[in-house]
Amino acid sequence: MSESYLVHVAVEAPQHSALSGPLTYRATHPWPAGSVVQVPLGRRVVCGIVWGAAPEAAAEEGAGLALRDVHSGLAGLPPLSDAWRALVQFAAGYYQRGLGEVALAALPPELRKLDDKQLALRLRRAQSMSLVPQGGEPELPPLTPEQQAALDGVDHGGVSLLHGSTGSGKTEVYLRLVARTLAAGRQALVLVPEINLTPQLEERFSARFPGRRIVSLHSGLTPAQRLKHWLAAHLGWADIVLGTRMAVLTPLPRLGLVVVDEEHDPSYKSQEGARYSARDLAVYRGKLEQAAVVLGSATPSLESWYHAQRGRYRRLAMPTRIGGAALPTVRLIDMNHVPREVARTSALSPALLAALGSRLERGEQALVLLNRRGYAPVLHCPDCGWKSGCAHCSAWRVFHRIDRTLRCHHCGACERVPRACPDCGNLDIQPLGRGTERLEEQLAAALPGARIARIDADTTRHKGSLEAQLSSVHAGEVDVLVGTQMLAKGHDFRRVTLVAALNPDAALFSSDFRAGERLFALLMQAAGRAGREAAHSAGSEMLVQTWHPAHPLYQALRAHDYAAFAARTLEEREMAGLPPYAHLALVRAEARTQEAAQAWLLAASEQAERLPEKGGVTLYPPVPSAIARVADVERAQMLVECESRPALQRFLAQWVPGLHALRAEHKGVLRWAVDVDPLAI
Ligand SMILES: Nc1ncnc2c1ncn2[C@@H]1O[C@H](COP(=O)(O)OP(=O)(O)OP(=O)(O)O)[C@@H](O)[C@H]1O
Ligand SMILES: [Zn+2]
Repeated sequence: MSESYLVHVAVEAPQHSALSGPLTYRATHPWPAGSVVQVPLGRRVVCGIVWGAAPEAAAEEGAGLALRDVHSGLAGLPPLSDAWRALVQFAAGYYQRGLGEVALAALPPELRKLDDKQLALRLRRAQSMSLVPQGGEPELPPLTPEQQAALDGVDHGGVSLLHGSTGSGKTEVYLRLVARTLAAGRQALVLVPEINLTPQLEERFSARFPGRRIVSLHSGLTPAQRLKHWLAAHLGWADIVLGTRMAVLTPLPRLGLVVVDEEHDPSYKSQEGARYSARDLAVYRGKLEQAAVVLGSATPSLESWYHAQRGRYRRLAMPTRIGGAALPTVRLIDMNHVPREVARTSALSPALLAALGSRLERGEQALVLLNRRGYAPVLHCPDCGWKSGCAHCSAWRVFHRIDRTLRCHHCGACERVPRACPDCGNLDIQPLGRGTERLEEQLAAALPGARIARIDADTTRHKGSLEAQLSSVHAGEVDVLVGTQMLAKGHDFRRVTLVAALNPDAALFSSDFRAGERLFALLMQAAGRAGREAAHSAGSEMLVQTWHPAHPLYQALRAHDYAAFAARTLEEREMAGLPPYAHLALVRAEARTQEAAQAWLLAASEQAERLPEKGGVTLYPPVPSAIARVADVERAQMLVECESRPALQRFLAQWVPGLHALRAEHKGVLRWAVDVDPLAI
């Protein structure tokens, strides 16, 4: 009989099946930890990752239950490293998910389907991926003193918070850091919020690193590309990985640097499965692998800012724009002074129209931001009061004029616009409020002859369309660009001298405690798109139409004073006992009825009361979620709060496993999940 070994294997078992640790299998081959294998699970054969050798005792425990055999494995794939497994193990524990779920989700799906022969072919392809062509020596701009100081600061290792104004040249700092990392024979991981928003970035990296191999990892790749790029990273053949949040779990044997650009961006927090924060995992990963971590932003998250103030992160400041360009003058347009008639019929105040007109005359570009796509957020009947509600959600259906549809932005339901009011037959149903489509129309009417373009999720659905639209903006073929917040992020527009935000007030009064922080970041970033070219920066402006010009948030914006905003907001958070002074988890439940969802949460909180050690954790009563019903499913949530992060972690580790069993007693509950460090509540 051949020799046999016992191994622990992490297999994919969703959290809700309550299988969260690795399972024990017998193997005829001594699979090292980190090997990718196929194992039987129930009646299926599933992919798993060997987590380590299992002690002999595991066989005895399973006595009676015959241990099953590892089916096969990828002998040709170097095992996933100890550091990688430690990162995954941390993520699974911290975010309360199954180990196998997190581990397997981090692998490219194509990998699971391969046998050794197919793998060998894919490896050859990955190894022969082209390098950035050798051109002339890339031209390096001389660094500004601030850039140089930032670069030197990172040398001390650990985590650095690069707080650099919009247009201060953070990307150049990243490029130099990457160059040093490669020179030291190590790999660099550069994370960005949304890669398709920054096609320029890939070009800048390619131009800078001839002879190197750069791969991208994001959800826009084909499965085959994703596998190839992942293999190149894992085998150490790629020097630079540019990716979105999912790339934080890419195995990199020689990792030396992790950059998280726009570290405040909400898209770093996953909204499904293990709801991890890629930024927070990057920080943890840096420690595990002795890699420098750089978090960059003009508007850092208050968490990162707080850590920097307390000395946990090194703060590196670059307040000055490149070339001495000035930040735009922020002008608040008090909508209380706009005649009511004007405000009712147009989204554009006279002051804004005048500003747009004079930019046009000078041949400069303007950016007009409105965070609502479609033509109007709702249709209504002035006779009977009917409104275009969604039949499946607690939300309105948005009027899209282009194809005359009413679309729900939550469940996706779409119908033709009715000819007449469905309730009273009135033929004159009207749009209420405005979205980007209607704004585009109003701008065209108000600025005859202007070349107006709109960029939002509707105009960029097709692959390549965003790139095409952006390049026509860069080429100066557009005078006024209308769009949603996707325009505010990261773009290096050279000809824009005016940015306008139309109605940002709603966030000032949101029940979500982070709404103000998000709004401030968005407006600062938006302002950052104006006047980036020093030659035109002097007269550059940001206009904000508001009914609350005296609000401190707008006053801080006017002064470009992130630090003042942060200080005031942190003070409020401390008084209210909110992050970063407290730590939160949100338990969400979905059911056919709101009662069933809340009943389950209530039972869960009763279960918490019975735990021996609650460790200072507070559970709040269940409440309906902000949008209570989506696609005919009712959603409720319950907030869990604790002053200490470790105490919250200990509590969750005791409490959450028991909730799986509780679910079985509540048949009406469709889904539930714990969101640790939730972003929106
Ligand atoms: N040392 C330098 N000398 C000359 N030009 C530079 C230098 N550093 C950066 N630049 C240029 O300045 C511009 C702004 O830099 P960059 O896009 O890196 O800013 P940023 O800090 O990332 O801004 P944002 O936060 O708004 O995205 C770019 O066009 C870049 O090429
Ligand atoms: Zn809907």
